[in-house]
Amino acid sequence: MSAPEVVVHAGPELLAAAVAARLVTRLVDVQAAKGSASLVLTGGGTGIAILKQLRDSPARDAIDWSRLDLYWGDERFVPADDDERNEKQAREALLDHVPVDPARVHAMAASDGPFGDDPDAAAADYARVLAQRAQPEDHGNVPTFDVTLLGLGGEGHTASVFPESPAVYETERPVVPVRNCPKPPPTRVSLTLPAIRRSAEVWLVTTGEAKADAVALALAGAGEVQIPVAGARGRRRTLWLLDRAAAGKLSKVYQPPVG
Ligand SMILES: O=C1O[C@H](COP(=O)(O)O)[C@@H](O)[C@H](O)[C@H]1O
Repeated sequence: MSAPEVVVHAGPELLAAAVAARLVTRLVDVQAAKGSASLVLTGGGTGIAILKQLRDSPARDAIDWSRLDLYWGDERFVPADDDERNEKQAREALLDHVPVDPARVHAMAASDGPFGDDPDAAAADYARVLAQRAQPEDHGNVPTFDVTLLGLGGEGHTASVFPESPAVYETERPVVPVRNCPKPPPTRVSLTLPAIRRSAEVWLVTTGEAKADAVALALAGAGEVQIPVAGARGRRRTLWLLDRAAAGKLSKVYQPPVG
């Protein structure tokens, strides 16, 4: 597993623009090397701001959108047209504006979808989708995601893996239903930390002072049961992409120059 690297940008707009630019470069490089690429999307304010920056960037056309598999790290288990849904927000921010292959957009089921209001069935279905997409070289039932974008909460959750919740203790299943979330909406579906750790690169993206304690604790070596984002690591790279406010409580060890 890779050691965390930290990059700090001056503010939230610059962070979103810089991550969008970084994504273009990484996805183009992966497509050049392998033919296609995979990207796991996050919900949340910073994650959606990055997608909007990507939509508005002329460089977005360098990505071959038809050769990109898209997944989600977590989903709010609400009806498909609910504004809280991460998929809906991502479609409005970016996916409706670029020529993605609909067969390669792997969204988690909604609460009015084929499995009805049953998050266990929705989670099991997404695990099946991942298993179908995994290749022999992935050595397991989850594809090696090229880039996984993740946000985090002020209490340390990432995807919908919350501190001290059943999801954080999961060691077998790649996808779990999540109930009674402290942050609304209360029911969700989420990748687990073992599934996230199948990623080649994990990029933790966040902004604002409210995230500073969680960022500092995770990078100081907190345990993943208390601070789940501490357990989000990529096999090749773990990149923390922060604005100055989110980086405000980092120790000297993690005080890179601000760009
Ligand atoms: O509920 C969620 O929250 C987190 C963080 O969101 P933010 O708005 O505080 O940045 C996000 O990572 C997750 O995907 C989402 O479902």
